[in-house]
Amino acid sequence: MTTVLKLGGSVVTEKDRDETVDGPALDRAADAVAAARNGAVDDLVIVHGGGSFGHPNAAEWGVTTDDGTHDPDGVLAIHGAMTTLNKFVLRRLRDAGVPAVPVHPFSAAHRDADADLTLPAGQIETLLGEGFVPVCHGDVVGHVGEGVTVLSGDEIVVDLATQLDADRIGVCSTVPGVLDADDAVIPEIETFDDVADVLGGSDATDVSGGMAGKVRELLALDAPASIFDLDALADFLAGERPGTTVERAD
Ligand SMILES: Nc1ncnc2c1ncn2[C@@H]1O[C@H](COP(=O)(O)OP(=O)(O)OP(=O)(O)O)[C@@H](O)[C@H]1O
Ligand SMILES: C=C(C)CCOP(=O)(O)O
Repeated sequence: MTTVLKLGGSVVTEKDRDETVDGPALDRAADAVAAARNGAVDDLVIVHGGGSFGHPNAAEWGVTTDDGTHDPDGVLAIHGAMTTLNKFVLRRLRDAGVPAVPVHPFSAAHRDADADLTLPAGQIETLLGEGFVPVCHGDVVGHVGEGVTVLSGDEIVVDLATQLDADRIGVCSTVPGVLDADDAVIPEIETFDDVADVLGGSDATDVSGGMAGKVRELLALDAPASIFDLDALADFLAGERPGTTVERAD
């Protein structure tokens, strides 16, 4: 059984303080992953977002998922921030005993002139088969006609989950699910229009669309995906569907 789990940048970092890891939250996430690897979860791919890493750099250089830069210093600033965060995430996972290894999308992925993404998954499949937990992250990628643009962790989740035919897809964020106008968790989302009125961006600098972008991405999946918070991560990894289930109505 293959699980693709996104650890939101807003969970593992302090989103309102530039380049600051949320150590206790990252430790909790790493411990939950380690416990699950000793139990129900075998093949696991982790993708993490940026939070206070990457997004501020991308905003500074005017780079989004659509608008790119040709300036190598901009590329290095954004990619560098994301690989720095990746090292922190890996360290905590390794400290918790998880066989985590890094995978950097910038080195392998690209977008064509229509912005369609090619993200090779052979490396990840091989690493999974060899017992590792690949840890991928939001990044910048070469983009025909744009230079480089941002590749969000949510896009990576959708692309990899499809290619790996993942059985379980989870997005761990700072909210217990997608919230309605009264801040109650919406248990199921089948179309974007159902929730367009309540979906906003992010509370912090976020170049990839916040919750609205997340739901839009997840609705592209054939399989159901769960959006939940850190309190529910262990439940998700144990096989439950906490928070909001996003599953497109066909
Ligand atoms: N209806 C909604 N329900 C829940 N959260 C919402 C809603 N509308 C907007 N949001 C915002 O979306 C945020 C989650 O999206 P965000 O992109 O920040 O998450 P993330 O994936 O954890 O972080 P990152 O993008 O840095 O990886 C919440 O913290 C909240 O501020
Ligand atoms: C800002 C960059 C480079 C990555 C964004 O990934 P996300 O936090 O998953 O949207």
